[in-house]
Amino acid sequence: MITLDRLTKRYGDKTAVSDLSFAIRPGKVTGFLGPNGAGKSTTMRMIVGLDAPTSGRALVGGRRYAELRHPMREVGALLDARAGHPGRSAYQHLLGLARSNGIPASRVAEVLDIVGLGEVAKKRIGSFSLGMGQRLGIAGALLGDPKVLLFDEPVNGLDPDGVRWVRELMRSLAAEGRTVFVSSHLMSEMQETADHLLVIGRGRIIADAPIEDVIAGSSLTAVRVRTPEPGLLGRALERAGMSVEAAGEELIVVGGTMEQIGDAAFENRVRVHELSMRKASLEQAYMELTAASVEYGSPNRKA
Ligand SMILES: Nc1ncnc2c1ncn2[C@@H]1O[C@H](COP(=O)(O)OP(=O)(O)OP(=O)(O)O)[C@@H](O)[C@H]1O
Repeated sequence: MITLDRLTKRYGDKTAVSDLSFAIRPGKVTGFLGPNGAGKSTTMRMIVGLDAPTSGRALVGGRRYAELRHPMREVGALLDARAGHPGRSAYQHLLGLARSNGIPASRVAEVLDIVGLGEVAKKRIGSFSLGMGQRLGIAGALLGDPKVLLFDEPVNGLDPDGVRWVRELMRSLAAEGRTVFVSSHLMSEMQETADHLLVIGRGRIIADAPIEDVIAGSSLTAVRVRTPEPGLLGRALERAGMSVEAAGEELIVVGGTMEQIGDAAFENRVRVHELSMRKASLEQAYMELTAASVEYGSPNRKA
């Protein structure tokens, strides 16, 4: 479990992270989303003690990173895929990390196999592709077999096979009961991987909710109804506080569940020929949520 308690980071007069309080729970993949410059990397760096908070606290298993007796055995992180010395082999790099953290050398070969770098263990890191670098970074995070894992943009530079592999790895780490906290700009990937979402903008929390709730909250999530009596049903739904768009025999209804709409049809003796969900994508829900907090936005960006 990761707990942030009023965590704040300022660089001069720039506030990168502002008064963040939340808990990231075990057994789930928690996606960390936000526009460029929102403060995601800064937050993750503070969790693993690479940056000191200006005020507030970031705790792993109830303790500050600096207070952890065996940090790598409690929290693993992939923050910068280009972190190793380019002249060292993947094996030497991980062995160095293992030795300085009291982790048995036998674990190095294990994690190299988990990430699929067993065959290139003796190659220089400098010769690695971006994707291989990501896999090596993930191996480093897994080295201490920690209960808490942080990944900043783990699929960056990976091919589709690698992206799928990362997704399956995250899911299996969470299924083992670990806390998995992962940032990404790839919404379609997040939709497949995360159970819970934390969305920040300009250093502040915009959403902290199960992914299903974030999608359900989008104005583009609606119920589609087909009925030979659209006028009658449409008026009944509007009286119940829902918003209704009608086109011929079709109604698109926002603000009501399928159950409520089905019941309203029954009460008004209206025949219904179709009742189906039209779910927003995570990307659509995300764009709406963050529309007001994009710092470096594209011209004419629409929610
Ligand atoms: N060392 C630093 N000195 C000054 N400002 C910094 C420093 N590190 C980060 N910032 C600023 O803090 C803000 C948050 O940056 P951060 O890298 O945490 O955002 P992010 O959400 O990870 O962005 P991205 O999605 O682009 O990686 C940005 O405005 C950034 O310019």
